[in-house]
Amino acid sequence: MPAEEFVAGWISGALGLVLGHPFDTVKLLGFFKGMSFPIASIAVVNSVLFGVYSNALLALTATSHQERRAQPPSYTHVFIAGCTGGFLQAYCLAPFDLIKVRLQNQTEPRAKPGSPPPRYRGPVHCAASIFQAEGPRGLFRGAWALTLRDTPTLGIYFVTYEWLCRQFTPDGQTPSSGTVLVAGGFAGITSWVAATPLDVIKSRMQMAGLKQRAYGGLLDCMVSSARQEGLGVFFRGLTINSARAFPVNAVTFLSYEHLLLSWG
Ligand SMILES: CN(C)C(=N)NCCC[C@H](N)C(=O)O
Repeated sequence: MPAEEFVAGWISGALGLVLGHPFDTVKLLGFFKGMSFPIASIAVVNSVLFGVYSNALLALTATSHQERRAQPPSYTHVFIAGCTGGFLQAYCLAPFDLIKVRLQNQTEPRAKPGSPPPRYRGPVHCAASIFQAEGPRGLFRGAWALTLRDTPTLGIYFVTYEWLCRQFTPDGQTPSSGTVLVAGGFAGITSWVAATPLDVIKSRMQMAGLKQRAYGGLLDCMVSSARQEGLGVFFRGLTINSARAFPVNAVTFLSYEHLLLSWG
């Protein structure tokens, strides 16, 4: 199994997350003040995504990354490989994402002096507390919703990227850096637009059992959220997700493609 896609995915994920840092800081109330936890989580998850995607395409089409410009895979194969990468990355992401959502929902960073200390002191304390209270399965709370969010949307992500690259690149040639930046940026936006409704539901399920109400399942969470707050609830966070998605994914794809090109 070629491993360079995993390494390129790790490095490009780390570079993308540096660009996403200001957005994440706003969105997560200072959760990403330090960079070590996101690098350990998002970059590793990106490595799984790109590594699995490329190896799934290799299995489906018998072409390596370098050969795919001359022999482009069908969009069906790109979609299946993207969904496979999304499915596996969701399971790697689940514990990290749960910790992120639990920390994000702590209101303590805004608390007044004299108020009780935060429930979680940081990512490691948060993971240990969930493990102690709920066991190892507790760390995978919401993983099912995360899988439903990431499996199709990562298929959409890679199809959008491939389609845009092919629109602006003569047959058989390597896309220019400008094309890769634009295609990567729009792939990020498209995938996040598709993912936002399930992202909202996933976060609510991850918070269930802590302070919000417990839901009977994914469908119950969807129906009761829509009943109480209207359909607009499914688009919460859409603007910031999309604004963040463009630079993060433009740089992720640019660095990924350049690394693989330079390694031959
Ligand atoms: C759930 N969705 C839509 C995605 N994971 N999309 C792919 C983008 C990945 C990138 N690390 C990012 O955070 O934007």
